[in-house]
Amino acid sequence: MAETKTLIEIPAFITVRELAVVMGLSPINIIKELMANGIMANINQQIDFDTAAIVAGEMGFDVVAQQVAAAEAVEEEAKTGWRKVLADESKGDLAPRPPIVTMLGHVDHGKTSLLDIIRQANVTAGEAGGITQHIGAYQTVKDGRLVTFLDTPGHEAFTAMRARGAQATDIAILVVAADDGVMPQTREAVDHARAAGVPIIVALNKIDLAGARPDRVKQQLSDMELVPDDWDGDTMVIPVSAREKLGIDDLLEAILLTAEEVDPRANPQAPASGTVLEAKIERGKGIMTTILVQNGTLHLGDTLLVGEHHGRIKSMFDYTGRRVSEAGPSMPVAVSGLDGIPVAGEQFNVVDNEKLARKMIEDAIEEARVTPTSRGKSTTLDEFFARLVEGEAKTLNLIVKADVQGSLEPIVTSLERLNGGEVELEILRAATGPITESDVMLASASDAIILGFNVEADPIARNSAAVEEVQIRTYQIIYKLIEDVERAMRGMLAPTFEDVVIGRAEVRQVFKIRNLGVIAGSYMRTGEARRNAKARIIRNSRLLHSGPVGSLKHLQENVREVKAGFEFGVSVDGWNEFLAGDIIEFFVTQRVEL
Ligand SMILES: Nc1nc2c(ncn2[C@@H]2O[C@H](COP(=O)(O)OP(=O)(O)OP(=O)(O)O)[C@@H](O)[C@H]2O)c(=O)[nH]1
Repeated sequence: MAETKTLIEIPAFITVRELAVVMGLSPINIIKELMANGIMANINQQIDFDTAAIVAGEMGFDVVAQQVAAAEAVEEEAKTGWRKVLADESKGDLAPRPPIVTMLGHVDHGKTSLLDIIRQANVTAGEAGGITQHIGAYQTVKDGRLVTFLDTPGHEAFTAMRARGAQATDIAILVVAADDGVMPQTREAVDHARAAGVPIIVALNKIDLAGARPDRVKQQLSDMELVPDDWDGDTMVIPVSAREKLGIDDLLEAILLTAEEVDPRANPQAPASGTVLEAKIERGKGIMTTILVQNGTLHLGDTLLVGEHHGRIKSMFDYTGRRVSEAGPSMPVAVSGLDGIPVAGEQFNVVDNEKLARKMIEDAIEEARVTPTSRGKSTTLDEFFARLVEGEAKTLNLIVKADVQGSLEPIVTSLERLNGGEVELEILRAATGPITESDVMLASASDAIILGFNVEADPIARNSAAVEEVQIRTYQIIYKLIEDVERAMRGMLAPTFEDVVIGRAEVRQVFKIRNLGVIAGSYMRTGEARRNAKARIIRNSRLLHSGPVGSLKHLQENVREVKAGFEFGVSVDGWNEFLAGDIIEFFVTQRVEL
């Protein structure tokens, strides 16, 4: 492949999809290139800088590392889950944006009532006659600052979106009814918010009720390590009543305070990208899709690409139903123009034109055909192991379900004892009862493995586990469970590598070339030579040198591989003493399966 010199900047980690965007190429080409280098990666998988640089280098790009400042910004944003969207942005372009808030909590504790009260209280009368549309999200103003609320409450929606790759929440409001206290779904909601790395504010609702017992709830919260700030902890617990409209301002203030810490940012100048919140067919309007812009600014007439759907935006409305012509970061809008109904949680991007959109869809379909597992990004113990070896994973996320508390506790204690090494074990949820769909969605969204002890998955969970490609392992013996995890972790810590010879060549002629050093004009006898391989120089059965391949050329052009039967030129780092008749053995280092 001829070298052209397009310079690109790559951050420390980048997904295949993002790399494709940076390089202006189809992801499928990058996946193929990765495969040629022995790396199996799907479109959503992250690869590190070195891997990306090798692949991009071989595809004719000059690569530089993104500046540290930008990397830090990305690192910082990663905490709030925005890395995916912001990987390509440099810090200077990032401007503050409104925080995006989701309500979580147990059924009937008042999520919808609170969302309604906040929505009504802050719609400017006069704007579209104060009529609000339910488009899946709305915005409200507090002290001159905008806050975006996602209108589909509940951790099921929250995590289903995460499982689709969307991280559309900066702050979670955990709604707990002051009379009922912490209930099973309250705990689940906390697990989900924590797994997403989203800060939690507690709305202690229904304080108007005679049966309200705020102190008891605070105790329960403390037991879950959500210690209220008035008890010297870090969790803001705001007493509210949706019915009596009490404490709503305090809640909004708490959101603004938390937003200051989170400091959500985006680049308003970029082409828009974000998440689909909902989509439906509306009479007279056709397919209306509510999207949340997470980065960039969306304009009327932009071409949207969402999964396998695309289209130019014909009309755009804000949550009050008013027509708008553009939408910046954190703004939810309903748009028409897509040629199909996308799924909530899917990511959208703006692309240059419809032709390109169609091409990208075709490529994505082809990619799905080539690597059928690409949709699922979940983990099996074996895959986790492989990712860890690649340096991509350092934490093994687990969800543990057991039949009774008496077995759950020793399992959790033993698992926690495994911690302390390089690999961290994170138990996202430990609970009794069968494995449910909620467990599967949490696992899917968090790349976790589900371990069941004396419990099975219910049929719905089993079905979604198959769809989401989540691994469920069930056990009847505790030590077997612990042993499996331990073995995986130990393997992770001490991977064994082996050199595998991929080809042999014979040196025929030696050239000294200015600027390039010494090139061995060679003939590939068996196997193949690869640009990213290492080489051993052997003379009379004696090993003289071993080092990485410096350059690989066929007919003056840089190539990434040479097959048996061809002549080619090669340089080897650190070696200038080739002689005709030397044998060059090409090898790669591979992990040995245990
Ligand atoms: N007394 C009192 N009742 C409330 C308050 N907030 C909500 N409720 C009542 O609690 C019930 C449940 O409220 P919702 O807002 O539907 O609760 P939710 O959490 O959204 O429930 P799901 O959508 O079913 O998960 C309703 O009957 C509300 O009227 C409150 O502050 N005080």
